[in-house]
Amino acid sequence: MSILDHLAATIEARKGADPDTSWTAKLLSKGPEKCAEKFGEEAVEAIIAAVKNDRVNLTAEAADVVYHLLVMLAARDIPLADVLAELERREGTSGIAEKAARTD
Ligand SMILES: N=c1c2ncn([C@@H]3O[C@H](COP(=O)(O)OP(=O)(O)OP(=O)(O)O)[C@@H](O)[C@H]3O)c2ncn1[C@@H]1O[C@H](COP(=O)(O)O)[C@@H](O)[C@H]1O
Repeated sequence: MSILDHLAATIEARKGADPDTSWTAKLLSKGPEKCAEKFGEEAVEAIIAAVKNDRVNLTAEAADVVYHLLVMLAARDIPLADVLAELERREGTSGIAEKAARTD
């Protein structure tokens, strides 16, 4: 099992856990909107680190972003497998070619 699969399974298992002992349970208990807000905050912190070219902080903030992305997905019952399947579907299609093929 990859670390991403393992983390997603841990997050799923935290649904209904004690918010006093689990950060994940605490966040999930506040609802999907709060989880989304937290993901946004962590993304901004990663952006700031990237703009500053602060490599150590960017690595740590990127890990925060990935964790909080998984919490946000769990809050809306979107399985990680669905996201990975979407990435697989896109594999090999350049963003340039995909944009050029759009009709809207
Ligand atoms: N990967 C993480 C993880 N990454 C970040 N965080 C927590 O997310 C919280 C972020 O909160 P804050 O925004 O207050 O923290 P911050 O951004 O560092 O603080 P500021 O800069 O805003 O002051 C911190 O408490 C971090 O410890 C995480 N908490 C848990 N996990 C994983 O989830 C598992 C289950 O954790 P629990 O649910 O707590 O048991 C753990 O074993 C880990 O594998």
